[in-house]
Amino acid sequence: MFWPSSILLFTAYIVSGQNRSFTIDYDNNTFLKDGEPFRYISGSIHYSRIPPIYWKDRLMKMYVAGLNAIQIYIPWNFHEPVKGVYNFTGAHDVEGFIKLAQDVGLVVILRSGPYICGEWEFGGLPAWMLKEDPTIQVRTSDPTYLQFVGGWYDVLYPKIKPLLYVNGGPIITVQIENEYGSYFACDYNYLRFLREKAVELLGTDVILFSTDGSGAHNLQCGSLEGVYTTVDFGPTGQKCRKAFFLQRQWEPRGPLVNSELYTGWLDHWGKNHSVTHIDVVAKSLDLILSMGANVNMYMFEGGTNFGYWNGANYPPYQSVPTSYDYDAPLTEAGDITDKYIALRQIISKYNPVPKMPIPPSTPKHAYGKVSMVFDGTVQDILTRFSPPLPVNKSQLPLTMEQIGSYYGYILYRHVILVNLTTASILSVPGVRDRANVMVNGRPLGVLERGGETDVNITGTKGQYLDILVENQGRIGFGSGMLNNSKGIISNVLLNGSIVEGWEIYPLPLEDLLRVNLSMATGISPSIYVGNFSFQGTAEDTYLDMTNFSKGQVFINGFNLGRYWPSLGPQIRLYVPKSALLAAPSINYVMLFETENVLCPSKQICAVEFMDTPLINATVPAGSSEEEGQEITFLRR
Ligand SMILES: CCCC/N=C1\SC[C@@H]2[C@H](O)[C@H](O)[C@@H](O)CN12
Repeated sequence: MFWPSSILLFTAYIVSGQNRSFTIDYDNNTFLKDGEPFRYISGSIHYSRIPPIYWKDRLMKMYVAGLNAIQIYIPWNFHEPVKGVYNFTGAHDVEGFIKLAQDVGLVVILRSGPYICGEWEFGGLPAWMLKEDPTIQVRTSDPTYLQFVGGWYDVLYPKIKPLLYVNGGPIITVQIENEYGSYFACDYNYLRFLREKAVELLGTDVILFSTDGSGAHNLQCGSLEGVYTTVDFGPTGQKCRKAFFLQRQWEPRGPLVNSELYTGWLDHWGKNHSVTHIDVVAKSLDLILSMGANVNMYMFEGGTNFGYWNGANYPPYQSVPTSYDYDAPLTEAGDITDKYIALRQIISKYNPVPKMPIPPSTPKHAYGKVSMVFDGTVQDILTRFSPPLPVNKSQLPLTMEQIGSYYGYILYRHVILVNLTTASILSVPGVRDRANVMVNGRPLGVLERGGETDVNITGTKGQYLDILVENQGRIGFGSGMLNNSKGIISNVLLNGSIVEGWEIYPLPLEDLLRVNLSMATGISPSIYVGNFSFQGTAEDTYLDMTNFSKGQVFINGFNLGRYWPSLGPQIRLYVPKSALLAAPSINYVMLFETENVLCPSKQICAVEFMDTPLINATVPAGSSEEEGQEITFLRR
């Protein structure tokens, strides 16, 4: 029986005057919940990666697995994608998600950043900071950065405070930063700012903690007085004793905590899908629980990087796919796995698991093939946006941030000044991250950061040189976070001379009106459209992109994510039923294909909705080669 959060919160509020507390008992090395020993068995789930219609489904499955806690991130950029414009509704309703967790019977471990890593775009940091100050030193006591962080917490923490356990909510602990000891800056003044902001706005009745990899240097730079030190480590068997021994160097007394026991691992485009054997995870969980330690399994439910929200790692630059399945106990679609069953069995040795039946996996439906009709090239669509695209004119290329377009794609146009009768070398060393080069819509080559950044071009005076650039995801880990601008970040050269005179177009594809240029010609990066309808209620499905190469897919205006089946390992995209419309509505599919259509007819090519996932295709041999030295020029 799940009590609505309003009743629970009210009840808890009434009770709150009677010792509702969550504290640390240093004498007995345990947490105390309302004065009673409490050991959490937690799982990570990211609300920003789960369709809201499935939040309760996933939380219930985690509860039935025997978890008594969940661990969540709050991605700052998910809530403030544009400076001063906040979103806490729908998929962004973090308060609603936290209350739902309480309804289900779970307490919440909150990791409120400002940096969260998590293979999320820019580790959760908003890209608009790079517009405000391109030299900003993120994750340090840089005054500009701290001003932005302080402003964010002035908005966020007043929403969080009523949800603290002491105030009747489920939030038992709050994390400061994220694996800060792995960052080069080691700036204690920054950590002190975050601690004091949390105390100022949340009060002193909540446990603040830090998480760091289990290395002495990590803990040295990631730990702070007044913030409880925890460690994270993978399913490393007996090595967990070493990790906890290290934690004891910083916390001689108090609960042992592994804040991230990896149940699987992240993927990168061009690398084979990561898997972690069930037995390896189960044995490690068993050992940790046998030691009386607290544990959070990262991830318990991975989910999806919808839209452009995936992050990247560096060096070399490697972006993360749309699927964040993580080989977790619950699949990207929330399905029960053998790993789920095995871990539930381990947990049951230490905590009674709920006697209720395990909720079933959701039904999947194969809606079949949908013909996608060529509907216009990227050149055709420039006039088809609502509101109309702003044209940014500049002598030298501007970055995405400089024109206030932070995610997805951007088009740089230069009118060729002289006839290029012989092949001329176009160099774009500052491409961030991948570019399609065209002259008058004719594709001439693809450029990649850390890879090929030169291309031979020909053309005549007056023709358009177009460079379509994709932001494949801002780096979310390590020093690569410091120069995370996107678009073209340095000068473009033609036969060694700087190219001047650019028109720069953002491409907010979700604002694209129906193009209806099906009689258009051309094969450059293009729009393909298709539609289908179905009887009955919508069900989850998987969109197979085999016949296309690389791009972005939108269903009924919902930005489903990136596809790149020509590279892999992900071939099919998870489509939650909430993206679909049952008859009599018609479902519209739109693709922005930047490479090649693999169908015999370039005009008509099908995608297929199937009932099984495919995220572990073998990547093309050699496609995961290390990239060359990355060149980052400063602008002229
Ligand atoms: C050796 C690289 C350590 C970087 N830390 C990682 S990679 C996967 C996970 C998630 O990003 C998680 O958000 C990090 O806290 C820890 N971690």
